[in-house]
Amino acid sequence: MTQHLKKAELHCHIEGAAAPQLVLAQARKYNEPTESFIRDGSYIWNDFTTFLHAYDSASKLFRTEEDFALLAETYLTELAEAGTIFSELFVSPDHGEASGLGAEAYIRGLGAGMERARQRFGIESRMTVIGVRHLGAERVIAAAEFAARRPHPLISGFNMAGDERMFHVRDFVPAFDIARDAGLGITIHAGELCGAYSVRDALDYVKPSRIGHGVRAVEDMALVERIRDEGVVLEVCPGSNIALSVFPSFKAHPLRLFVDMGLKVTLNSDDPPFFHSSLAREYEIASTEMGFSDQEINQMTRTAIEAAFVDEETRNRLLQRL
Ligand SMILES: Nc1ncnc2[nH]cnc12
Ligand SMILES: [Zn+2]
Repeated sequence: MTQHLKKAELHCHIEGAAAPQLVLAQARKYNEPTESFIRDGSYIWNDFTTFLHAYDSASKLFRTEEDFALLAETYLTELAEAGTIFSELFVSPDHGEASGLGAEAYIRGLGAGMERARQRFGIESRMTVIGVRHLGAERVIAAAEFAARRPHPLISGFNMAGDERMFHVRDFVPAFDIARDAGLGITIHAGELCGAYSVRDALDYVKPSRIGHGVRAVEDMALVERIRDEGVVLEVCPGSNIALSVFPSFKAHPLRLFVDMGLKVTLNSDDPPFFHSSLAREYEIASTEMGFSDQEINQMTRTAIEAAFVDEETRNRLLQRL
């Protein structure tokens, strides 16, 4: 059992953390249909493209600052109740715009929910701004410029998510340069839908301190050794990888190999209710399905705090709590 272990999460999309029950309540509030993407209390999708459609549809049912405050507070409450002391939330200004309230109000609402959860449970959280890859370079640059303006004190990182198969990472170098020059932490989704080359390109062009997933680096052992040697931290999401058929089973997942080779890895839920998961379940999977000891899992939590996009005073305070 891992319920007693302290936890930390670096890779969770806040729109992807919206439970179907909460989305159904929002749909009743706005008198909107949900049959196209929710059935019997579960999201309907069968591949990455239809997953993104369900994700975008759920997100559009959060339309005010209070809606997003409720979303953030609800998710962070679940995390706190599972023993989580730190959470980085991936937030998407483009989804704030698509919901009609605008990026600034979207961020303000999320920040209010994060502060309420901190007051109630002591859970520390930060926001990493997402550029959506399949919207193209201009939109990702706009997201980076938005993040670089630091519209909220809890924004501390920049990331690119969305459809990894679209465009080439070199197209997004200007966006990452803007974010890096603004002092934001840099991570990027790579090696999830696309193979080892995608991870290698991310390292070469973006020089991130962390990579979202990165798990298909296992197709090229020299690349796995490079990740280890360069100390790049992998935000591993086992439940997501199995749900999206990146690997056929937990037994086939490379997390155990990565740990045995000395890579820095962390445990994450990505879009928990979409993948019938949660951070608590990811910790449980690591223990029961992948055979990690409590000590190995605690090291992954420590790695997450050490790689978190936070100031050193906050980092030290969090390490004390482990
Ligand atoms: N697993 C995932 N991969 C890429 N982009 C995403 N956006 C939300 N979840 C994602
Ligand atoms: Zn993700």
